Amino acid sequence: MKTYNYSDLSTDDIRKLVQRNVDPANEIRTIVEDVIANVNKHGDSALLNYALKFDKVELNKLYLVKEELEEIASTISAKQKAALQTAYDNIYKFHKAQLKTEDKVETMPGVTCWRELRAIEKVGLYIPGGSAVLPSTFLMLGIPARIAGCNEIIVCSPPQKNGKVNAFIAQVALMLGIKKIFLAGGAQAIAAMAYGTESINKVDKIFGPGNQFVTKAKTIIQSTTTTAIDMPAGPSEVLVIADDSADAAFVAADLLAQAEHGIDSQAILVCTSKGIAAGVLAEVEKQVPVLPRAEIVKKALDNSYIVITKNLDEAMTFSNQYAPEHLILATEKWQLITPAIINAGSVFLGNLTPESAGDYASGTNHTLPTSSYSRAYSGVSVDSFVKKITFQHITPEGIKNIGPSVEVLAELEGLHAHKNAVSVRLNK
Ligand SMILES: NC(=O)c1ccc[n+]([C@@H]2O[C@H](COP(=O)([O-])OP(=O)(O)OC[C@H]3O[C@@H](n4cnc5c(N)ncnc54)[C@H](O)[C@@H]3O)[C@@H](O)[C@H]2O)c1
Ligand SMILES: N[C@H](CO)Cc1c[nH]c[nH+]1
Ligand SMILES: [Zn+2]
Repeated sequence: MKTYNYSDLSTDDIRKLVQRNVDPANEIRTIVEDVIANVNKHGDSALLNYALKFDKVELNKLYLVKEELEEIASTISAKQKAALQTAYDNIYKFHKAQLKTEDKVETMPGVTCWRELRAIEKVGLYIPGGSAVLPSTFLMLGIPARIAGCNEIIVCSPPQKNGKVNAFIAQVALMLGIKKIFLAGGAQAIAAMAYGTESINKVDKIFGPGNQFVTKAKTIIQSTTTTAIDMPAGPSEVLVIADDSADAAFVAADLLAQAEHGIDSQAILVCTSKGIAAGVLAEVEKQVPVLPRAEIVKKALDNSYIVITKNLDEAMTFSNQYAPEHLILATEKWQLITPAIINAGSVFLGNLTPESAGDYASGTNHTLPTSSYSRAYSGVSVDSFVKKITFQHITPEGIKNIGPSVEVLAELEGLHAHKNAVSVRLNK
């Protein structure tokens, strides 16, 4: 991991350092546009061809139904089931609390405005399954979709080598009451949910993280179809701010946890002395070789770096410039710097709060904005699955109070039909 001194960095250096997942020659875009066009034109047969091409699986059908999911899930142990249940319960509790009814507001006597929630009717969930199969992501998307009350939930996940999904994905489907899983991954799954195919219904909004192909497909279909997306949630990343009170072994473990996701993941250490950096690097050297996914981790670390800052305030300035998906404050002084956080997807406070807890079971959602999108996007929540529709009601007293102002405003915009819609009521 390369090391930089924050005070030596120019504005342009910082701009380049915080930039990620650039696709300068538009290679990913070109591949993804081709996939999207093919799925739009050839539907299910394109999905079967891409399963063979990208997932190396010859499928004889595109989905698994409840009975098949039950059989696949039957192999998992009681201990594994119990851990999935703990995650389910905590995620459910945290997300259920997000459903709140808002008060009605009387803006002037007789004029009342309010908002009501309505679930998005048809949603598509993408559950990644390339480098690692992520049943935890299925919980993170399925639970808020169920709490919101979405009518139709389409689920796509890449087929495994045996042409099925893994047992934990099947178990989560049963826990969520989902009766069908489509065996489609990558950009082709996103295109299928955006356009619809013979067997997959078009959805109103697509949710879920994925690799660069998935993320690019989501951003393209968002601007070319009427299907919305949750956010760009691409390759995982973490930024750890550490001072002398941090434990080097914990910090190294947290960096490696996100590096493990894929070769394009990024793990950034921002620390207040060279000594802390040296301690963490020594721990990284010690911990990497014993990891089963050491080769992936090493490649991700090549893509990662360390920034040394004067103090925690400067560290937070860099973190806000980077806008991480996950921010870990590995310092006993976390309470002092928390108010200065401006950009982050999810934050882990103090030395005993591992990011992995949020990935699996603390209750917060792990589907989060990457690539600096935490400047403008929040992670997935129940809000992501609902619309907030505004309502207003005006009484006879209310139309007298608000009418004259609306008439003047309509007139100053030169919109006389607007003015008249009020005048006819006032003059009745
Ligand atoms: N931001 C978040 O909230 C969040 C959460 C969980 C996971 N993630 C990230 O999700 C990603 C999951 O990626 P993954 O690859 O493991 O699984 P994935 O399911 O996103 O992608 C696998 C699919 O990619 C397609 N693909 C692979 N190579 C291709 C190629 N050369 N051309 C076209 N398509 C190709 C295949 O169709 C395959 O089915 C990781 O980067 C992980 O860090 C992010
Ligand atoms: N860290 C990922 C989000 O970037 C989520 C995840 C799933 N499983 C393990 N981790
Ligand atoms: Zn993770």
